[in-house]
Amino acid sequence: MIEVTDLYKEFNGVPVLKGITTTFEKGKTNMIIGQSGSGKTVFLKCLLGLHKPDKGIISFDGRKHTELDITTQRQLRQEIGMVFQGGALYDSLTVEENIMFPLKMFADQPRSEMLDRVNFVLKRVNLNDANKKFPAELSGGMQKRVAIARAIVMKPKYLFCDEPNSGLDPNTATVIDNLIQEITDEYQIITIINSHDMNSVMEIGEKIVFLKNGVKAWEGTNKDIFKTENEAIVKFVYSSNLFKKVREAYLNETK
Ligand SMILES: Nc1ncnc2c1ncn2[C@@H]1O[C@H](COP(=O)(O)OP(=O)(O)OP(=O)(O)O)[C@@H](O)[C@H]1O
Repeated sequence: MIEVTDLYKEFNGVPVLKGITTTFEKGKTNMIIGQSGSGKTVFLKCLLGLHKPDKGIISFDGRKHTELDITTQRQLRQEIGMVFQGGALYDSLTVEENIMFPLKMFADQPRSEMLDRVNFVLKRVNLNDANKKFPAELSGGMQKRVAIARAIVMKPKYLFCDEPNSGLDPNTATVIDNLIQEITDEYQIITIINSHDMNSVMEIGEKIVFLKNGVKAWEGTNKDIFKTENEAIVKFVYSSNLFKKVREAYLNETK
């Protein structure tokens, strides 16, 4: 479990995260949502260790990352897989080389074993025969699959995804969402997704943390969203007419 307790972060005296407390469980797709500027990226960067919190505790399965020595911090870093917005693949490397990159950096294995692992994860994301292709030769959805394969190649305990389906059409976005959820469940990873996409939230948000002005304004599951009376989340989610209608239909059905 990742436990976040009373997390504060400010920049030049301006508070951005104002005392966030929450938990993220194993085997669950957790989503951080909120308006632009609400602090989602800063929160994710604090979890990743890219920002140092001014106050508060972040604990990875009992390991408080403020108290870890350099070696343990490095070990923890290797347990985190990351899917960046836009994929962030190396254009000049083939799919196979992109995925093998973290193994070459961190794993002390013969090349044949690394290749076996690369082929395994490529198969897992349903990308066969793409080994020798370059990112530019792939569709956006295929590039996201490669990014997911690279993120899981080191068998991470934690998977962080920043807007994993930005730029994808709705169908492909749903396929990518479902793939992330399946992998999370199958390998019992703690997945945390930073997202703007309400379709994704409704599809795979097993736990949702809603940030507003750096404060946790609401948390719950995608099913709770239909029932909640919390004004902040209702206003955020149901600014879309489509979701307003879905909610009305759900509430009528369950009356
Ligand atoms: N390195 C930084 N230095 C100063 N201010 C920062 C820094 N990083 C973020 N901020 C500020 O923190 C606030 C929250 O930013 P953040 O990027 O976390 O928002 P967000 O919710 O991820 O927004 P978006 O959905 O647009 O990506 C913003 O006001 C931003 O200007």
